[in-house]
Amino acid sequence: MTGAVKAFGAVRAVDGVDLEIARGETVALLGRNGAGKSTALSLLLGLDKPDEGTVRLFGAAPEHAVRAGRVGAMLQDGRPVPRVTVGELVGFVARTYPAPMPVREALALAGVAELAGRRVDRLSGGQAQRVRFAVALVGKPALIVLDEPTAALDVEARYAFWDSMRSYARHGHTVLFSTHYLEEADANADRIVVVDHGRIVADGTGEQLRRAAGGSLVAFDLAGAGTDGLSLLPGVVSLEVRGDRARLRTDDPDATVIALAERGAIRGLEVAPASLDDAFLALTATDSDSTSDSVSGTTSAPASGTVARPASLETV
Ligand SMILES: Nc1ncnc2c1ncn2[C@@H]1O[C@H](COP(=O)(O)OP(=O)(O)OP(=O)(O)O)[C@@H](O)[C@H]1O
Repeated sequence: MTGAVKAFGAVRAVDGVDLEIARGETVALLGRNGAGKSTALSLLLGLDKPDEGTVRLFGAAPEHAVRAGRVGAMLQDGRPVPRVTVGELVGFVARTYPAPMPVREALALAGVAELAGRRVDRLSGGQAQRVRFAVALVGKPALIVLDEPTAALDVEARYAFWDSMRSYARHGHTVLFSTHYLEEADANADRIVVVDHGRIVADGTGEQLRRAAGGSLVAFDLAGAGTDGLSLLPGVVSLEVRGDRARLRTDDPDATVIALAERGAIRGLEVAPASLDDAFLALTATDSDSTSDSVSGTTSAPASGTVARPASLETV
């Protein structure tokens, strides 16, 4: 995607996205509700046209790749076709692709082999979701696009789903999935693209995102001392105060701790790597979040790296 923009009235659902995905990559599109993930996927699949910019799949217009059977997709909505069985539906889709896998294999991979004879309009939410996965897989497409694939799945089905997805990716296929779940993105993608307000705010591995958002957390008891100057200590990206405990996010924990020691402020000291949650919240901190920061006594300073906005730990 190059400079892709898609607006709905005043909402710029996709707001100038440049994104290139190489063959064989497994990429997570991570963002909160309404971040623009589904709209970006619709543009990519040619279901919607960008207002500005260009979208190309395998070097041509998306429709081209879709028609050639190079793409399989599992979207969030889509009403079940009435009266057909799971086996019939997946078999029908298989016949629209040039070199599909056997229907049995797709049903087994998606964990719905035992539902082959069941009508698709008589499935539970999680079962329907898994059938959609079988539909996406059966054509053995080079690219598979999954919009929040585990949304309706229970824990066991979720594990089974990611196992199947990873084995599909291992065969050299490209996988692009959207999710709200940081852990899923971290555990199953080579690369995480964080989307917020229609824009890409970070792009890298889980580890890179953690580092970009401020590598470590340093917490200590204030023991009645003030917080003046804490956010100016070396390495400090943001300061959060809860009760008598201060939490500093820092990209140089050694320097921060030495400076704290010089202030005599190391009671109950705790140093830990920032979690992916911290990184995500910092990367997607909104203006309204910053307002709540000042209400709750937190100050923040701009972070380095790929962080585009003042980062904050305080968004929950
Ligand atoms: N057809 C539409 N008409 C009007 N507004 C839309 C339409 N589709 C999406 N939007 C708006 O565009 C923004 C992005 O929506 P989108 O569905 O792409 O987000 P998302 O990241 O997929 O969200 P979620 O995680 O909740 O599925 C939202 O503000 C949404 O309300």
